[in-house]
Amino acid sequence: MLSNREVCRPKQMKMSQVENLQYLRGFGSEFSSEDPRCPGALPKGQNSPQKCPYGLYAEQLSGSAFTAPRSDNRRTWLYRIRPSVGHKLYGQFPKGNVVHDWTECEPNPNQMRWKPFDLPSYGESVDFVEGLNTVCGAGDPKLKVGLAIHIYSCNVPMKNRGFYNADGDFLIVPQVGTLKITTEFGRLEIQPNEIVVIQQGMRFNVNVTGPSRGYILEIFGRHFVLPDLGPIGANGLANPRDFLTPVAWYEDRDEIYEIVSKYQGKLFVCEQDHSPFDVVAWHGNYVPYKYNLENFMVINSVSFDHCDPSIFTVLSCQSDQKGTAIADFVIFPPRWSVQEHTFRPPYYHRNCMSEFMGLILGQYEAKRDGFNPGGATLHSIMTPHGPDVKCFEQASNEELVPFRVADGTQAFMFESCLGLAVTKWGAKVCQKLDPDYFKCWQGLKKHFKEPEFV
Ligand SMILES: O=C(O)Cc1cc(O)ccc1O
Ligand SMILES: [Fe+2]
Repeated sequence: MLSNREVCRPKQMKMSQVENLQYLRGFGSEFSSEDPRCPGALPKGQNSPQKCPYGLYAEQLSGSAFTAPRSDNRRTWLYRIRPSVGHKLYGQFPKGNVVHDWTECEPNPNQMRWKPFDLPSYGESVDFVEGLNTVCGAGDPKLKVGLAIHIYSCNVPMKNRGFYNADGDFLIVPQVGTLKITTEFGRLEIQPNEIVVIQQGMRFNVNVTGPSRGYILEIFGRHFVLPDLGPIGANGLANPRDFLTPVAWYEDRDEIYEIVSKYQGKLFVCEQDHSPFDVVAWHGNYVPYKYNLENFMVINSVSFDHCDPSIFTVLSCQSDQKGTAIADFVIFPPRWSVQEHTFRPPYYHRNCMSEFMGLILGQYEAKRDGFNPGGATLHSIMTPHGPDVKCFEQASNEELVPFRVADGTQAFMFESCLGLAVTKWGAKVCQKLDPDYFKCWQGLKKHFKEPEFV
């Protein structure tokens, strides 16, 4: 565990954008934080005093069963101006394209590639919640097994609106635009090439200053962990100290707020007469966090052959089957490529897992054409895929000198042991599915030569 007192400002942030936001460092740590305007707001030595300091209410947010083993137990105590329960009735939220009906379309095993998803059009005002669109998924939030992949596309702040997901955790991968996120735990700012995880039940508000787009991996009923490192040793890949959690920050605003909830795959909304971001102090190990992908310590082959992409796993949500993920978040970061006598790009592949890929920046090494930032691909279970013709011919003939691969680029993969079903939005409504994708493999030549004397 890391010190929960260490406060930092990440190196890549520009001062003009950050309003001096501070963060706590560590992954899975026990943190505590008080808004400096109210020193001593955290009760001393107990969670539920008869009267809390400053007349605050105590509220526990549980991210695991009370009885989960200590290593998996997640909860935070929030000390807030009013408890969350003071809201009106929920009704349906009529906007957005969030679904969890995986039977909307017939199964389709074809390789799929989406052109960059649309940003809101000129003159349209769409906030983060209204701009959520489900592309594919599997499982059921009621059973707490499964996942959904969404694209968000928005251009205005959420104003007096807070959102929480009762179904699971959101791993948000911005691709265009900075997200200024206010949560019950404090404020975070996330730029493209950073990710943020906001876990089940945590209320948040997203402020954007222009057209913004990104990908969301939602996992139902479980949480992300750092992958085990095995023989890599105690350090490497995503290091715990690079995960950043906000410090407590509150607003005391008696105004009408809408609370939007994703519950059993649908959006609901209710009103309350005050801001939900009224937590003055908190302590616990169930928190939102962000991570800069630049900090990933890349490990790979320095001799020969192509490592499986699991070597680039940032975060994993494990299933009950040993070593098998409901969802892995894997990146393809800039690195040196040095393998000798090796076909260096990704190999041709058929997988018992589903592979959904997105592109944050630049180009993907196995396909330089047609897979563009803000777009996506899906290679379903056992559907063949791999380098396109151009990539194969080039990599089979190039001189194998050390070179930087993927400089200025960042592709990623959501890999899942579940079979993913594409929604109507993903297949039709978004109008981005590229019917020509399969053609990138059509020109793969026969190079086979039989020996002349057999
Ligand atoms: O492009 C893909 O399909 C992802 C991928 C990358 C890689 O380096 C090896 C296997 C693999 O599936
Ligand atoms: Fe693959």
